[in-house]
Amino acid sequence: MSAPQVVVHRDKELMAKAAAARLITKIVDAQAARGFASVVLTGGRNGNGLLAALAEAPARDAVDWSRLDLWWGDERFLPDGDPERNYTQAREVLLDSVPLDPARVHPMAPSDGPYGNDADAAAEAYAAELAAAAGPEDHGPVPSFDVLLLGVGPDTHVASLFPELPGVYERERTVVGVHGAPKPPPTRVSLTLPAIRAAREVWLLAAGEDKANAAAIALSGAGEVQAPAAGARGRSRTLWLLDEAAAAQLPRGLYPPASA
Ligand SMILES: O=C(O)[C@H](O)[C@@H](O)[C@H](O)[C@H](O)COP(=O)(O)O
Repeated sequence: MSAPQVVVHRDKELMAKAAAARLITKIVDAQAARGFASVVLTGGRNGNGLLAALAEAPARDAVDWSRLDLWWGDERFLPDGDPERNYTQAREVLLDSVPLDPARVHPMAPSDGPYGNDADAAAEAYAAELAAAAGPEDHGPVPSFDVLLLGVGPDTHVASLFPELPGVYERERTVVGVHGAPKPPPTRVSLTLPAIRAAREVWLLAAGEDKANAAAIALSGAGEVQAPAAGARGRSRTLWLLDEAAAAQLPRGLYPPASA
């Protein structure tokens, strides 16, 4: 597992644009090397901000959208088409305007889908879908995603893994149903930390002063049960992409300070 690296941008707009540019390059490189790329999307304003910046980036046409696998790190367990669903929001900001191959797009099931209102069954089905996509070269029942994106909550949650709730303790299953989440809606489906750690690169996005404490805690050696973001690591790279407000409380020495 890789140690976190921190990159600080002036504000959240610049952070989103720079992350979008970084992601385009990553996808293009992976497609050139292996023929396809795989990215795990996140919910939340920062993840959507990145997708919106990607939609506007002129270089987006360098991506072969038909050879991109898309997965989700978590989902708010709501009916299909609900405006609060992470899948709905990602479609609106980017996915509906690029020529993806529908067979490569893997949303988590909605609460009115094949598993009805059973988030645990939806989680199990998603775990099976991930396992079916994993090959012998992967490290277990999850594909080696090129980039897994995560927003960070003010309480240090990532995906739908909240401090001290059962999901963050999970060591075996790759996807779990989440009940009683403190961030609405209470019922969710989430990748677990072992699944997140199957990614080659994990990028955590946080902007705004309400994230400063979370970033400082997660980057100061906190345990993953109390601070799930601390346990989100990529196999070859862990990148924290912050704006200055979210970086305001980081311990000294974690990134080069701005020149005076
Ligand atoms: O479904 C969700 O809400 C998420 O995936 C969640 O983990 C989110 O990424 C963080 O809460 C950060 O959200 P913001 O970027 O909006 O602060």
